Amino acid sequence: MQKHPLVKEILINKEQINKRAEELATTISAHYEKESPKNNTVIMIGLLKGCIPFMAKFLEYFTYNCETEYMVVSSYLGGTKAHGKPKINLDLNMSVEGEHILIVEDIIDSGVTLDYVKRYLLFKGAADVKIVTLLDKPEGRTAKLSPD
Ligand SMILES: O=P(O)(O)OC[C@H]1O[C@H](OP(=O)(O)OP(=O)(O)O)[C@H](O)[C@@H]1O
Repeated sequence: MQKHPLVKEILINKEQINKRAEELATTISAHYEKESPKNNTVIMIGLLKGCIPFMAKFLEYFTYNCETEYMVVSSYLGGTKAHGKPKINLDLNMSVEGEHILIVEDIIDSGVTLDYVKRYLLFKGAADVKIVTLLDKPEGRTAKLSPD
């Protein structure tokens, strides 16, 4: 496969990512079969823009009934260092009251973005907020947050 000129080395290949997406989607679908969320539906929220490739793959294998929604939350403004409090640039267009929510992320580093979004959704009345991420960098963590 041809590499983008800015990519020095591929650390995790496409097959590994696909396999992990399938494992996670299978395990999490089974979890919701036991949980019985409101209206038997999970509200899956992707955090744009980074979630897209992983979420597309994850959805291929996710078998539980779900509605997909998206939020845009910026912390990095195109750089690699967070600039303080995350900012919601695109909010949900629905009530999350009593809903079971699954946030889909590409990576958790400091955990600040997810901690903020999770607290926001709980404040808005979500019954349950879980997080799935493709990549986790616990060594970068400053917020008290772990993916589920
Ligand atoms: O755990 P944290 O240190 O908060 O970092 C994780 C966040 O940073 C990235 O998003 P970014 O703000 O770069 O936006 P993007 O999804 O548009 O790339 C990533 O997609 C997460 O949302």
